[in-house]
Amino acid sequence: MSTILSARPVDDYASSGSNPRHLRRTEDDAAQLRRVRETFLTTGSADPRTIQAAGLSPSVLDSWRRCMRYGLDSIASRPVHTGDVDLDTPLTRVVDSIIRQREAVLEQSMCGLNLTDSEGVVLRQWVRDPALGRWFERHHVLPSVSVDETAVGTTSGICLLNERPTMVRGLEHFREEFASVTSAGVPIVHPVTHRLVGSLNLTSRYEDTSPVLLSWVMDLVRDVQRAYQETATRRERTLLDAYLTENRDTRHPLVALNDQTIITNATAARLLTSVDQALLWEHASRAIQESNPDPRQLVLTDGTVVSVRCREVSGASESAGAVLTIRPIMERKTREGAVIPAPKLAGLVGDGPRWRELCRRAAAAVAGPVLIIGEPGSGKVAVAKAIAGDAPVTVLDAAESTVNGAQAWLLRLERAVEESTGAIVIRRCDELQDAAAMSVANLIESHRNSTVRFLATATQSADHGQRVLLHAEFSAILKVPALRDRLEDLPVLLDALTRKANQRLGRAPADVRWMPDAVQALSRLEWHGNITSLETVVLRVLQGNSNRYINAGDLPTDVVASASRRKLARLEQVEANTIIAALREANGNKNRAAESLGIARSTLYRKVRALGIDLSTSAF
Ligand SMILES: Nc1ncnc2c1ncn2[C@@H]1O[C@H](COP(=O)(O)OP(=O)(O)OP(=O)(O)O)[C@@H](O)[C@H]1O
Repeated sequence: MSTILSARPVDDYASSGSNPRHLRRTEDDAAQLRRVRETFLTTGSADPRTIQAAGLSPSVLDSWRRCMRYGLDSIASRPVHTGDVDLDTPLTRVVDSIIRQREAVLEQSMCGLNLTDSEGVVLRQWVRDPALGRWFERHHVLPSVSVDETAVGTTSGICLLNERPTMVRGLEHFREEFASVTSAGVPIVHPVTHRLVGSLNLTSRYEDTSPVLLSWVMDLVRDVQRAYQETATRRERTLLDAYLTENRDTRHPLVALNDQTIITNATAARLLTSVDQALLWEHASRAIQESNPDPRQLVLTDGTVVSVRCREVSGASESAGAVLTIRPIMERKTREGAVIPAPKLAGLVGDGPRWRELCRRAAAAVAGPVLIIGEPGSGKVAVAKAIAGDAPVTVLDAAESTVNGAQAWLLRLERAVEESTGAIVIRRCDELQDAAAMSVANLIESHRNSTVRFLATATQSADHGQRVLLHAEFSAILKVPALRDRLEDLPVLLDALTRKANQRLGRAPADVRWMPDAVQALSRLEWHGNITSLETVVLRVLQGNSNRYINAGDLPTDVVASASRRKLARLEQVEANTIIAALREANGNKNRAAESLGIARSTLYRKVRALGIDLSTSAF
């Protein structure tokens, strides 16, 4: 078998009728390719005739173009380590078992084999030739390191983008330092889900270039897919059996799932969205890891609170997934079974579990001073005013004490207290210096039995824990949830803020509707400024148009651009920008964008999903 992977002189193939351009190049051809390459790298294009004469394939040329767009350096190399990578996955296990049967071939060849995941991160490497091993090390082709096109430029790894077996020879690699090798890559597609799960790439010395390299990897991938199918089928059957055993009472939601498959009964299907499925799998993986069978409370995307019990399903040699029994947590009921209506905070909207919990706790804080904490703009003063009810409210901002002097500010506070017949709200009381804080604490204490009620707010930043606040004894401390933790309230908040903004703009309270794609895009933001920021966005949108229906395309472009939940790494950002630019150029047409990038349409969708680009917006 080893002969299959050893070198054969290029002329052997030429004389047997095969096209020498697909193999190692002659000196003249190599010189021609070098000229085309240099022109391309300096000008960004080259004469199509010379490209054709140099035998450059369209997929390599497309990849060079993308590398130029990423701003990659064709000389220097820069490793992209990827932190935590799971090197023990169903894919690595299947490939391990297949390679074990072929070890002898690899041992006697001068080739090295790399398995990557679908994002181009190396998961496994098999290399017996010490010289090639050193070469891999020098060029950072190592497990846990990304060999994605954005990191190392054109290599056979582009098979993950064009989803076809691909051979890249010598100078066709974008990086000059890869000119001494040929790489042959084949994508691995999951036989059940048809999702791209990774790629196998064989690297040989350029002198050993042969078409057999590619066909050997194709054979290998075929075997991997076959074995994958057997394992996958076995896992899925075990999961299905476990589901059927548990699904006796169809009234209750039941889910059986693993990383690839989800089986639900009709009740669960009605309850869950695709985001919930991801949430449940995350929960199940953690519960399995911690061997914790106790039910846990989870909040679904529509705000429903559920209790989830997780049971692992074990297959013959590996975990097949988990069965989750879901019980929605009911509203509180009276003994007679009537639902006790949840208390509300007058004038404020919200219906999610976190908001309801705040309302319940606020309703219980009937007397005494109350401290309200939360992130900036989350609605602390609004909650304080709602707690004060109909009583007249005076708001004093403690942050002003640092501008105009604590003494003057304290005098204003004392005067306000004297004149008040209702509530005093001390905004941002954590801004007070120690001495002023002590005076305020004393003032609050001395009015404990008076008719004036003190409410104070303090800012809790997203990154820092709660600071030690006032010295006063508060009878209740309430926490206002951050907007990102109560996204289920986004639609009602948008409606309430739209009514308010229309009033501010002097417009009739028009029946403006926020369409689902706009709400979805907005729900992807981190909202560090919380409801205050949302209020600003609403105002900007309404000022910008008078449509009755607000779509994602009506949102400000800076809002759309940052509508990604996950912070992207620098290279991912470059990749995302390239894709967004291509989508813009193609007026949002995904086929044309994929074509201009030279990648498969399914790859565009995969990248868009992985990078969190929102295709639902018409902002392209
Ligand atoms: N649940 C809600 N329903 C409707 N509007 C709300 C709600 N919560 C807050 N708002 C509005 O959001 C805006 C910001 O609220 P507020 O000023 O109370 O935030 P804050 O947390 O006190 O801000 P800061 O941290 O700047 O002191 C206000 O216009 C308020 O009316």
